[in-house]
Amino acid sequence: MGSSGFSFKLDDHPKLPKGKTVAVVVLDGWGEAKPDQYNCISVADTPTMDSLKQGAPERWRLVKAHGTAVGLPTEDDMGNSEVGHNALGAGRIYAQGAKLVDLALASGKIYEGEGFKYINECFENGTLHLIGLLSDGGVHSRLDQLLLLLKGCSEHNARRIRVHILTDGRDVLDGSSVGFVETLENELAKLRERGVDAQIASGGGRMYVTMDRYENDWDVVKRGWYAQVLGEAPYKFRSALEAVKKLREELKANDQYLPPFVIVDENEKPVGPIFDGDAVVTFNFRADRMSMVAQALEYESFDKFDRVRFPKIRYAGMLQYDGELKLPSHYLVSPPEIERTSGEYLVHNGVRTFACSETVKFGHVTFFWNGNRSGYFNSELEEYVEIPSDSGITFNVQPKMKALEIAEKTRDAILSRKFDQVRVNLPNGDMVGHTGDIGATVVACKAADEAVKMILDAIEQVGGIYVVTADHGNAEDMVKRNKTGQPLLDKNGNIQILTSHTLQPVPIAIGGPGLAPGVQFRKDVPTGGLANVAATVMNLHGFEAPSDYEPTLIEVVDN
Ligand SMILES: O=C(O)[C@H](O)COP(=O)(O)O
Ligand SMILES: [Mn+2]
Ligand SMILES: [Mn+2]
Repeated sequence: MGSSGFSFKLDDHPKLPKGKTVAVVVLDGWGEAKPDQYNCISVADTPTMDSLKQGAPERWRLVKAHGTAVGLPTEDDMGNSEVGHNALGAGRIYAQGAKLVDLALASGKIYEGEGFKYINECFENGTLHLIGLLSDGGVHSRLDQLLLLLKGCSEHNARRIRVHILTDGRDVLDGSSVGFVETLENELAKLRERGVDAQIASGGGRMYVTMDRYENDWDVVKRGWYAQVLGEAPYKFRSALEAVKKLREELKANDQYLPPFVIVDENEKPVGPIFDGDAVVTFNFRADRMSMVAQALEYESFDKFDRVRFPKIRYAGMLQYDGELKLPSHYLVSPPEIERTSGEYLVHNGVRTFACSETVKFGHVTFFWNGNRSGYFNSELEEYVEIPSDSGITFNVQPKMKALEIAEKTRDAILSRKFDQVRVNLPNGDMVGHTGDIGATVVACKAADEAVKMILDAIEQVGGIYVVTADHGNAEDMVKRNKTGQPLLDKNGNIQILTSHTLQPVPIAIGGPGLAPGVQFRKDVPTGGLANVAATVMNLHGFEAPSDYEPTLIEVVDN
């Protein structure tokens, strides 16, 4: 016990035993919705997940995975992996980046913090560069926040501003980039009327330029570096609106994968490379897809690609993206202080933990799960295994992804009996759902279901317990709908494909031979959400959850 009297020691659960192997399986992007042809989960052959549903209401139920239940500003905010895994791992609901930035902008406190003061010193003689996702998706960034930030920076003496846009089409409809660029251009024009030299300087699609994650493909970040910092790109345009429209039309590129472009002046000179003395802000609040570019912008020594030129800039993130690495060291808004996560507690109580996914979701069950901290709490008791993802492809061409490999590694970890908890993320429903390819997403859902089966079979063999859940919806609805639930058509009469997540709840199922008789879902937490899962899992390990955690979903009834 520390001097504050705080201790990580958990009380024993009065009724549940210790020592059972608990598998915690997170199906990424697997929500619950009415069956129809655009619900890829219902279309797919998913016998394992279907059989779990038969356990309702005692052993299968739904939990909330969007909006305020996961710390997002409103009930119109769909869930996402960051907030979902944060809630699953931390057992409490934290106001998340989106909300914290809203508050800091509304109060003006963003301009009083250390991070802003640090970059503000460059405004006199240098250019302010803003790099980030141009979207109102609210997953990584929000356009209204960017517009407020632009206004605020100009009121705090930014004389020359360059915006480096990344187009979305993943958290929002494909093609929406055009409207977002128009909105941004209008605001920049207003700034110019007020004497601020403000323009868009470069751009590219988020999945091809800058926003890679978990080091899956550094070339993505490199392309961004060339366009944003060096002012070099395969495509040059006089305006961003023209760039986005032409690249979409002529190359048939979608918003997610637009190639990098730079905006040039009448002499073909790029309008906004980054030079010594400039200030740079990455305006995304979400961590995973900013961490790599943050390293490139911040680290003096860096060997992931040749930066050619490493300008002496002052760089701040919208948030600090990695609490363990303290990356970046300067930031405009403090991130949620997620502490005492369930992983940290369990390790302190001797629970040996195995976590696994493939690269594109690896940080979800480690970094996000542990409250945006990279690394182990205790390397003696924990083992995190990353299966390398394919890179340079869209996952509709490989919808099975590495589900089988993840399941095999997890099965082996369970059968080794070296671990008390095995925790996995199965990416298929989400990663393939984001491509908007309905046929491939059906294949993806089947593959995820097969992986679940393999893990549950291993749990059966060792007499363990399983918890199967998801972080938010995606594959269960692939079409944009009107208020009455009918698919919306575009002007050509085609359905509008929904590549994004949804507002749907997600299932949670418990079971396995090790589950003590009488364990069932309580009926008195009908509004339970992902944050209630941590206490539930702690109970299944034989511990009471800390008193400030969201209540457990289970009870033990005497038979
Ligand atoms: O980053 C992404 O791929 C999407 O914006 C959100 O998906 P995720 O929250 O499931 O990672
Ligand atoms: Mn997810
Ligand atoms: Mn997703």
